[in-house]
Amino acid sequence: MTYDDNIVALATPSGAGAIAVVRISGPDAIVIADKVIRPVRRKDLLKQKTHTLHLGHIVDGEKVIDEVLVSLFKGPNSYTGENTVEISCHGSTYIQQQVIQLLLRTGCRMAQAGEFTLRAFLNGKLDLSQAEAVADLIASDNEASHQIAMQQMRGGFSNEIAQLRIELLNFASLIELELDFAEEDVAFADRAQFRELLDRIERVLKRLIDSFATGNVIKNGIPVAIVGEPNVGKSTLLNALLNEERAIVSDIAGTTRDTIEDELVIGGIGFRFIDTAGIRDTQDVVESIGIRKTFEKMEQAQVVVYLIDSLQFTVHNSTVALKNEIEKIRNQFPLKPLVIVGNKSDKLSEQEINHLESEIPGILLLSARANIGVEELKQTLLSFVNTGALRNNETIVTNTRHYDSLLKALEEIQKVNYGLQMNLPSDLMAIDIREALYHFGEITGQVTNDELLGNIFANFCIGK
Ligand SMILES: Nc1nc2c(c(=O)[nH]1)N(C=O)[C@@H](CNc1ccc(C(=O)N[C@@H](CCC(=O)O)C(=O)O)cc1)CN2
Ligand SMILES: Nc1nc2c(ncn2[C@@H]2O[C@H](COP(=O)(O)OP(=O)(O)OP(=O)(O)O)[C@@H](O)[C@H]2O)c(=O)[nH]1
Repeated sequence: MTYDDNIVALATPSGAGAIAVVRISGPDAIVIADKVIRPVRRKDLLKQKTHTLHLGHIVDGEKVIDEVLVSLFKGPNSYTGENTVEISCHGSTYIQQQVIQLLLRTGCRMAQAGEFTLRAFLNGKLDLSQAEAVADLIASDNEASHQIAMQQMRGGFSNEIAQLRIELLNFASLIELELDFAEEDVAFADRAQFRELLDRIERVLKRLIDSFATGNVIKNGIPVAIVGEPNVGKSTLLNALLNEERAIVSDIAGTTRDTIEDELVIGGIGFRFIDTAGIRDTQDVVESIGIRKTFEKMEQAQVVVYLIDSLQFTVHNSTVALKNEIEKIRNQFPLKPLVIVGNKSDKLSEQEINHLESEIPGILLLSARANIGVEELKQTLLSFVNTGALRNNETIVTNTRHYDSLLKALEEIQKVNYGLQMNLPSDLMAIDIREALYHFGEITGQVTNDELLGNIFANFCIGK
């Protein structure tokens, strides 16, 4: 598929900067650049080789807009697969506008979000999952998400899927060939070999599907709710975790009215902390809204940190109410990891520490204000995440679309496998194999439609 129009967009972020890069792609990219660029040395841009860099002036009629560097890429040897020119100008917003306006008047139109990468995909420069990885790569802000996006962009995931697809396709052809000889009852496809392949595909699909739990965590971070009565030190703990004065700390009970979210990276994994209003019963309308929100946040969270003020549970105080409260949360969210944290341990005697640790087994005592034991809490949080796949450099699925296709492919493969064991007629199996192939193709983009592409690329930035 080739386009006949030429697109232009700013490739660097909007706003002033040292240098701004304006990118043109399309059949006439170099011709258009030639009309507005006066090279300093080699006069004819059209005659220059691909992947060369030229100093010149960009001119609007007689007016010189800027001194620029121009990079030439000749299709199909470019990112998009088309002729591409990049103009690096001085990063003033005025110059950026003038250059883009000029190019729009000289035969370009404004690129849509993700259109350069869409063209790269349609020109076969990368497959769909690689194109999606480009967006993930740009969005990556920690080691884990970067590693996964990079691996996927370089084709790790696609290769795995493409390989299985080819092997399955070979069998599909053999099975379909049998259909042509239905009368004669011949079998071209070796059933034992086919069985082996289906089992192997099933194992790979299951591994990829399982990896999504990790992938999702890496991509979106783990939401952690910090809950507790007013004044136990939620805001102070959040600040200690984030090492910054983000939430408001005060002596007045119930000052954390709204939820504040902030992210922290521990061991390459993002944790999103949700500081919530307390869960104390109250008549105060504003606070009761806060309490409802707290339960909602616990619902959304993957891990709940239940924070108490240890000073309220020293030797002479009863822990019955506290144990009930913990029980209540455990019953409400039976599957959610719950960490009981006793704050203000800096004011506890050894005896009080022992008392609390025996009363509330597993309690983690720390002092948010004195920053004692906060690191231990971080490690506890990390222990809830399975990062094995990441360490072993295995393919990790992070994309919901891929996950859905993998689930559907697995379902079809299991049908085929069942059919094979039940000795079902080849024509029935052939249908299920085609379905499985279809879902493999969805991932890499052999199977696609305009709506799907629209959805994917609309989430890219303009200029990518
Ligand atoms: N200035 C600039 N930096 C950039 C990009 C870009 O387009 N421009 N990229 C993207 O946005 C990324 C780099 N990706 C690229 C991928 C392929 C080609 C390219 O020219 N490919 C040709 C030639 C390969 C070769 O020299 O052998 C090809 O595939 O045929 C360029 C950039 C990140 N940095
Ligand atoms: N001794 C001691 N005091 C602490 C510690 N952590 C917090 N505090 C104090 O406890 C009080 C309440 O702290 P906050 O962080 O505002 O408590 P909160 O739970 O967010 O309170 P609300 O906003 O009212 O829900 C403040 O005076 C803190 O200085 C600690 O580790 N040791």
